[in-house]
Amino acid sequence: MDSQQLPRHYTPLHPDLYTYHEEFIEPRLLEALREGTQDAILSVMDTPLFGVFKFACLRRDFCDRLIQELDHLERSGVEMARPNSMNRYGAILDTCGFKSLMDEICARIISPIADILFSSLPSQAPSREAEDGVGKGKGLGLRYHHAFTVRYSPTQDKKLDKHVDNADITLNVCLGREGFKGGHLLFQGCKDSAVVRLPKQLHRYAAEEQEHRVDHEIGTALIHLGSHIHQAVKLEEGERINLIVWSKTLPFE
Ligand SMILES: O=C(O)CCC(=O)C(=O)O
Ligand SMILES: [Fe+2]
Repeated sequence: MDSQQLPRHYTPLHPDLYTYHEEFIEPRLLEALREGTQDAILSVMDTPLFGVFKFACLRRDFCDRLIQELDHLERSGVEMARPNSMNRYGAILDTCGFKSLMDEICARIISPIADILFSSLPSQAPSREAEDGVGKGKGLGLRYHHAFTVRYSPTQDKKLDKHVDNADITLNVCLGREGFKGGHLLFQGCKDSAVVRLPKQLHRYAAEEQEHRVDHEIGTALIHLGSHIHQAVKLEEGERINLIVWSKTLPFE
């Protein structure tokens, strides 16, 4: 646990959550990661639209317990840094005890998946290795992360306007809460026309008029380019809490 990040008086509700355990992750995803091939990873992915992948990621009891811990942190009066100017009710996880958990999730889950699914980034010229075959190179080198939660409810933020992320790659996992209605994402092409290598094909992302709807499901992750334009539509009922991890090859400014 990064106990130095938490005040001494704070007693965690679920102390095990602050350290990475494989039991947090969906077994089929772990199996695919152990195999480590493009076929194995693609076999646990849906592609709701080009460049956005959706997969069962976090186990349900982990999602429930993480929400309980975050509620407990808020109730205990621990100062929580808010994620960014767009989200006023979530919390930056790297600064409230969860840095080592997030580092492990990035190293073990996000980086290997991104290396296989996005073998070059718009900011990088496609490498010779990438042209020879997906996943053969040294990887994207996603070394920097910013992990936070976003929260929506009828009395808090209800939606998120159209934007791109300050990230090369974004992971977005729905944590709960059970019974929320509305709040799906709309994707709409990329900010800059960009060439990105995706499995078996080279795709040129371009500004696109058409919007593609992607629903959130608890425990399910989306992974996409940070430059993919997206928005969260209005939450109609309940509360939606998602874990967002922005990853970059270069440090955050
Ligand atoms: O509400 C969501 O699921 C998306 C949040 C998001 O796009 C962001 O925080 O960058
Ligand atoms: Fe975003």
